[in-house]
Amino acid sequence: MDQISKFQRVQYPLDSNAYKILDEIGVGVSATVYKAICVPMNSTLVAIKCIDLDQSRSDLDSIRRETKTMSLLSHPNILESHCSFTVDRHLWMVMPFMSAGSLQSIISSSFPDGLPEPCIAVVLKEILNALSYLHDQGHIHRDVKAGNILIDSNGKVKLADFGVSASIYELNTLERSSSLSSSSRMRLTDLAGTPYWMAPEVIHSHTGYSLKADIWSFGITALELAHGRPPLSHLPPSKSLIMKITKRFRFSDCHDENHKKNRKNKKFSKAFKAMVASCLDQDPSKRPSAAKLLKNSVF
Ligand SMILES: Nc1ncnc2c1ncn2[C@@H]1O[C@H](COP(=O)(O)OP(=O)(O)OP(=O)(O)O)[C@@H](O)[C@H]1O
Repeated sequence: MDQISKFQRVQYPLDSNAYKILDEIGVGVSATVYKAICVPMNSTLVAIKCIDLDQSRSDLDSIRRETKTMSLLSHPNILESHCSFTVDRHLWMVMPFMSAGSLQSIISSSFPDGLPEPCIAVVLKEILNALSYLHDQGHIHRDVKAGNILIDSNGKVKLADFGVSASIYELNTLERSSSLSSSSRMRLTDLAGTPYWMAPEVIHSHTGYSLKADIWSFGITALELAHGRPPLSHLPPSKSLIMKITKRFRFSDCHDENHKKNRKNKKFSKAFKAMVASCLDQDPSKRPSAAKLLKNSVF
């Protein structure tokens, strides 16, 4: 496995007979993910995302986006796709197997009240490296959350799930905005992501949004890791969206509420709280970039 991963683009076989399915890992909206081995490659462990093309007929764009984005990007903190091919009416996407699963599953099984600050900082730094690279390439992930952060057997942290990601250079879903800087001249207007992690300007999508929407979701993910669940998750998703756009969601309320509950075992530094608060500024232009966050003393 290590031997193979040293070589950047090893050609994995585009033939389903080369893979032996071992277990089902999980089921998403229109895909099932399996643990498998690639027999001709020393039985290397892989994960295969099996997408039913009939069931997701209306969403072929997102499948195309996910496979294209994953094959073009190359960064140690971004889950790559080894290859993809069709098998009957299914698309098989072959990826590295991330044996420890998602951070969300680790938290819900072993740390329901959240992780300690030093652990959170280690993981979030890796995610910031991924976001900084993605944003430099003009990509917005649009679904940053603990459920999309995967960990492998060596503790490597990777950002996954590019099904709703977008490029700020693709014009079809974007509007031009001359007042923005050159790196974010395009603004997205479609609603994408998961409600509790969604930035207010994404919900108000007619006004447009850009890379800083990921920074909001990154801030919510920090709170999710700190407290075991994202803020407002006790409310139905639609109500959480309303709270955000009516500005009734404030960082201080959320942190204080959780802090009181866990006063004994939860201590977060001032620097950590200030870092999260800066990501959750209602004004996207005031949120720091991923590159700037990497210089924060928390990391
Ligand atoms: N490369 C991988 N290695 C190990 N587990 C993975 C891998 N990719 C996905 N998984 C796991 O498989 C399960 C299904 O993932 P998938 O991305 O298809 O769906 P989802 O994120 O649950 O839902 P959605 O369809 O909304 O994206 C999740 O539990 C995810 O953590």
